[in-house]
Amino acid sequence: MPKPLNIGMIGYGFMGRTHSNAYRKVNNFFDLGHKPVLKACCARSEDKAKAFADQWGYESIETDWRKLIERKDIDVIDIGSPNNTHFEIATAAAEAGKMILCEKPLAMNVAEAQKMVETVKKAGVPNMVWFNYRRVPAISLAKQIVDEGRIGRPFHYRATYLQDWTIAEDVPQGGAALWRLDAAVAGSGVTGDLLAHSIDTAYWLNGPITEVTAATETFVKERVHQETGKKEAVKIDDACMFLAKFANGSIGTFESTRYARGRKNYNTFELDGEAGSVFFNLEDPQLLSFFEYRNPEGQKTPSHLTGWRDIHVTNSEHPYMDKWWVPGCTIGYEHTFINALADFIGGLDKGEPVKPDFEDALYTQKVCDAVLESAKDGQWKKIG
Ligand SMILES: NC(=O)C1=CN([C@@H]2O[C@H](COP(=O)(O)OP(=O)(O)OC[C@H]3O[C@@H](n4cnc5c(N)ncnc54)[C@H](OP(=O)(O)O)[C@@H]3O)[C@@H](O)[C@H]2O)C=CC1
Ligand SMILES: O=C1CO[C@H](CO)[C@@H](O)[C@@H]1O
Repeated sequence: MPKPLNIGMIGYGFMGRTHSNAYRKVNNFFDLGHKPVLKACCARSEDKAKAFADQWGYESIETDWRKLIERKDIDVIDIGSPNNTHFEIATAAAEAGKMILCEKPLAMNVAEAQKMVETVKKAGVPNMVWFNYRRVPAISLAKQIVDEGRIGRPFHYRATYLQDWTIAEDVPQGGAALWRLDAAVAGSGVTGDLLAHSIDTAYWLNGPITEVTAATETFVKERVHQETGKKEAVKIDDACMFLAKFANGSIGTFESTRYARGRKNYNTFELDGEAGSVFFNLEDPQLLSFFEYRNPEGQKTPSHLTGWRDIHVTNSEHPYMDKWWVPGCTIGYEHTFINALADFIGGLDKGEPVKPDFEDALYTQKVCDAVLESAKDGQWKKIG
């Protein structure tokens, strides 16, 4: 019989839904020693929190996250609220001895992220950051292919993360969902919102970045702010491109924008090495493209058989897939959160830490801050 794991979910928005869905389903598919119990959902709007709690089966609501943290019947604080709330909530939760699942980006800046890492370490509380794309089976398979030595010496890493939802000049800033355009709430634009994912994936697959040089652009300079009703300067980056040098000697390009007409959640990467290459596009999440030039035993693929192959990542031998449907049947976006939660609970069962944790997310924050610093003067910045 799994032990109860009492969840206090902060936020009923996009991530409130994906996480709640994961809590409800994870034990149906994974054999785990703990089972989430939806104890409380918390947000400032009482009506919306109540409606959300009724829809998803939370036992109670709170309208102040401090009260949620004080509660003795809560084991895990799940932070699914905007970026400017993560620091205060996470440090208070750690000091109260709660486990923490925090959304990305970990913090508004490195100073906050550093303090968050120190606080969870001192408190010794299990923690994880929802960089859910690591749990796309095709991306996990890319990691396996790298670890098996099928890429060989890496030369190039190429990441793009493109969307198009802020092109219209009359999209306001501030308020529900549009807080992403308000620097005071989001911290940064595409760098923290989208490239944080790309950096985390790159870190996992290709190791640490040592130096970056970047350019950013804000295409629409002023937008009406929903809270003041006035036009205010837009202080986030609408687009960001950076060059990176990796510790393993490879070089990388990263590009992100919310102005790529037609692109909705175009999150891609390619890693090119001496022995092979891999390519992934989140808009075709069940496919991993792999080119093999030489296998890890040193044998060259016969030239008449070389070519990019699209691996349909749905076999039970593929990462996570034995937990889902029969071979050939796909899974999608929501499952990445369920897979991530299963990893977290699996770690808890074994008493082992699970990645990516606050420390990994601090590293990503360091890259994001260095990128934004470099965009100011165009100079290369070392990752400290
Ligand atoms: N891993 C991933 O792929 C994704 C991660 N994210 C991250 O998740 C976080 C949330 O994003 P998203 O779900 O899209 O945001 P939404 O705007 O959809 O939802 C935010 C929620 O937070 C609540 N909230 C805001 N301020 C507070 C507060 N002070 N105390 C308690 N609740 C609060 C809001 O309710 P109310 O206003 O009533 O308080 C709302 O329910 C962000 O950090 C974002 O970067 C987002 C999308 C995907
Ligand atoms: O993965 C993601 C998809 O896009 C969202 C923005 O629209 C991001 O906030 C998020 O992290």
